[in-house]
Amino acid sequence: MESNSASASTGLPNGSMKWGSIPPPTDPMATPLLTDLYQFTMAYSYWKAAKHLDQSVFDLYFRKNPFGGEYTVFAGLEECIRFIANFKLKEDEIAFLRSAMPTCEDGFFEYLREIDCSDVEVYAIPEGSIVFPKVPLMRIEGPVAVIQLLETPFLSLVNYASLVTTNAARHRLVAGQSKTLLEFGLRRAQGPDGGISASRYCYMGGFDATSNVSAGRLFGIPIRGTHSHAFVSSFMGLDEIVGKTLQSRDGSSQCNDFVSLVESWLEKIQGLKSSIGLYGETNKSELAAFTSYALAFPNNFLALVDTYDVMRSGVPNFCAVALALSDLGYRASGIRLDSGDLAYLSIQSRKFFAAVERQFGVVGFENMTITASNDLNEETIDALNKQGLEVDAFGIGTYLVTCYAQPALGCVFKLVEINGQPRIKLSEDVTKVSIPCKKRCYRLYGKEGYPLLDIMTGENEPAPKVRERILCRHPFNESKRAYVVPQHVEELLKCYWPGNSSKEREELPPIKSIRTRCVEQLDHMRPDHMRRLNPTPYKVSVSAKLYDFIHFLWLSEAPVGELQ
Ligand SMILES: Nc1ncnc2c1ncn2[C@@H]1O[C@H](COP(=O)(O)OP(=O)(O)OP(=O)(O)O)[C@@H](O)[C@H]1O
Ligand SMILES: O=P(O)(O)OC[C@H]1O[C@H](OP(=O)(O)OP(=O)(O)O)[C@H](O)[C@@H]1O
Ligand SMILES: O=C(O)c1cccnc1
Ligand SMILES: [Mg+2]
Repeated sequence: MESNSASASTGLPNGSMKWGSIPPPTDPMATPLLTDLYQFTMAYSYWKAAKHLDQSVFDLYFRKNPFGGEYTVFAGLEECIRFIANFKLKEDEIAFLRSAMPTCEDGFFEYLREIDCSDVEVYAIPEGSIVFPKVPLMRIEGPVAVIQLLETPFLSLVNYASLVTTNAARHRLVAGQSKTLLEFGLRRAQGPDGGISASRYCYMGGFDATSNVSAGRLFGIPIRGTHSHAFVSSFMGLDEIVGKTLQSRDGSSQCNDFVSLVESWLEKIQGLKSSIGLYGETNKSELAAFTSYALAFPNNFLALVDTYDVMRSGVPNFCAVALALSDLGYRASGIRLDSGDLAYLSIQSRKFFAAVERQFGVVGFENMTITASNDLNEETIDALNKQGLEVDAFGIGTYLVTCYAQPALGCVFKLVEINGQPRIKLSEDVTKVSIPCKKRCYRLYGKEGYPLLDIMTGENEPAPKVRERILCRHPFNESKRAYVVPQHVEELLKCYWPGNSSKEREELPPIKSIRTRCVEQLDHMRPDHMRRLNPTPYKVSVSAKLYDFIHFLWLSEAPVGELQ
């Protein structure tokens, strides 16, 4: 057994082992104390029994796909690696534990002072991959007392991350590739950390941008935004606007009274009544707000048009300002709709833009970007799409980031082997029986290029081979089995943390590459696994040898009942 005193053996500070420095977790609250008390009580008990260095293998996996779907996206790996790379209890943390566990012997706290994760090895499926129930997302090996201390932090770093990434991916699939998806959830997320994680992982799951400035800075995610109703209603009239001058886009001329230019365009638009519907006066305070915003952001003018009345006021006011900008060489960005029938209003708005383009010859005016928001979720987006809406971008908050349709992913962390001995957790509920042994996991691809199934084998079994028939068995249901002749075999678990072993370590890729992996994998799944209604389950199997072993161990561990 290797020594358990970590950086003592490397002589380097934590996180700076031989493969270079790995930054600490994004959330400074993710420290070794961010765990459940029982991890420390178990660690003490292992230590008392001189069992703490027993070599253990744990699997981190989930049992059921979320949101009624048949797939999940794995996220949170980088944060787990950052966590273990920097795992070291500080003196004040040890002092707290000493006060919280007053009956524990001093030697235990000396032991805690020494530990880090240099004797730990972590194998994982790459972040952003599509994953399935029962297959380990991560396999964690090392001294049992240390590994148990990782259980709760790892689950906390993976569960929500994977859930919200999956939710984002589902929203992307229902919206379609052509729509821009904006995450607007910070104000509704479960606190600051929930909001930051949501922005990061929604981007990973296929969103295009976030309104969250801090997430933009931390992760390099594009940030985007419009403006709120408060901005519109804060204006009382056009006479509030003091600075009225606006340079043309190319700097060759200057308009000294942009407000009058806007008003003259509004009059012209009102002359169009007959072709694009009847309306009286538009709301002048709204016009003032739009004009003011355009003066501030002539290159990026976007207006929230539903504060008073979308078709009678918001859209014509927007068009007047956009046309005035166009006179000076600027191209307005578009509108946001945040209430009412989003399909109907988007279609009407598009018609209005088309009429303006036709009437005034402003090329491209019809294609103005229309963003919709307001309590959107998979169902509403699906319904809207079926109605043939004219929306280019969706801004989505509450339902996305709170994972309203399913608030938790049940990832678990189970012991599968100790000191080379396979272990099993039995349950009345067969879906909760763990799959023992240190395993290897493979994805087998078929003739059409789609993944056919995932298969788990014992660690020392030969890997499935391309064009060689292999029997794949349901882990618990004897009658469910199939031969597969794979055209391509992908080993899923890769080494992301070799500890002090000499194994190669996988690089942690940048967020953009993780996002690309996710989007591409979603795109390459068989469509019937991905559909929203009654999707076909993706098969997760075990080798014939592992099947036999699971059932042998099950029988040897389950007590035989006696009836009288
Ligand atoms: N054409 C449509 N088809 C299906 N759902 C829609 C359609 N248009 C809007 N929705 C959804 O219907 C719901 C309307 O919600 P609600 O009645 O609270 O909003 P509202 O009255 O339009 O706006 P607010 O109360 O914010 O002024 C939202 O979830 C929205 O996304
Ligand atoms: O609707 P969501 O998916 O959560 O998206 C975020 C919402 O946040 C803003 O609303 P705001 O906070 O102004 O509240 P309101 O729309 O409920 O009035 C925005 O106008 C969106 O409607
Ligand atoms: O920029 C926006 O339009 C925005 C941002 C957060 C929430 N709702 C809207
Ligand atoms: Mg709203």
